[in-house]
Amino acid sequence: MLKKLNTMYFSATGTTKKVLDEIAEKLLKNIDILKGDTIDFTLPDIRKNSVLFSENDILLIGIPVYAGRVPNVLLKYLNSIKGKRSKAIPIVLYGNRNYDDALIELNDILSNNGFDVIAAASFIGEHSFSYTLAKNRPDASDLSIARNFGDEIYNKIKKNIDKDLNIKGLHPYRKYYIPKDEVGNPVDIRKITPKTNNTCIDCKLCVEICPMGSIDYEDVSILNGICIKCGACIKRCPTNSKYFDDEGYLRHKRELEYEFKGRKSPDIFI
Ligand SMILES: Cc1cc2nc3c(=O)[nH]c(=O)nc-3n(C[C@H](O)[C@H](O)[C@H](O)COP(=O)(O)O)c2cc1C
Repeated sequence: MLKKLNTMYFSATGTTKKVLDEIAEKLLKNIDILKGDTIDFTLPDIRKNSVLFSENDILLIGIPVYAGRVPNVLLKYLNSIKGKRSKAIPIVLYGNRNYDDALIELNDILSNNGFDVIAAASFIGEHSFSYTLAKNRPDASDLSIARNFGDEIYNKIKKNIDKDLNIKGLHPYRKYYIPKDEVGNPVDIRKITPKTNNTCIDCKLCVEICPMGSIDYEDVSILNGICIKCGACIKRCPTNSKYFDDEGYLRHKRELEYEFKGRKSPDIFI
């Protein structure tokens, strides 16, 4: 059947990439699946290029769940990825709260842009805000589920099975999830930005990895654009120099850690 497997992901703290790599590796063990392009669209420059796939392409695409939805900063780019009756497998990674309508939304974007969605899944990754919520996930058990999923996708393609997926999620989509304070009032964390402490060695890694390209090169404590709270500059800083000190944000983080302790499992739609 000779198909080309292309992988695309946005992954600020690496959990989405980890799951996609595992699924892709398993699919590529089959001799009739050839390796296509790998496009990591975490950095802003990559998102300036449009992408087009053909009938023999399979697109495995992954994004993190932000506020129960597809990250709104990615909507324009995701809608610029076009297929021509190409097969697609959307994957969302979430931090053990919920993926709400993110997977169905990603499914819809792909379906509206020329893709035939043949399978979909949600996986769990350590929460961007926390070191304890879904700590170290995806773990061995998640990755084993990812490999099995790779086998199931292959069988479905090979046998040309056409079946409704019934992906979890609502139409119309629910509103973006908003954190609440202790008395139930909404907390707007959009404007808060990371601080830099004096352990910073000015290595510029944060400048290079910020998905919004927002950190100032000359003075890395200055932000020139928006912060999406993705956790890249905080979790990947070699000297732990970046942090949030906003009380509303920290309270929300503690609340998530407390309320969503119970382990969630990946959902597979095939
Ligand atoms: C702004 C923002 C909003 C998030 N919203 C949710 C959410 O609604 N539900 C959830 O379970 N996790 C949520 N997360 C956590 C991420 O979905 C999760 O940590 C994901 O694994 C990160 O993927 P990455 O490591 O590929 O960047 C959010 C993270 C950020 C930065």
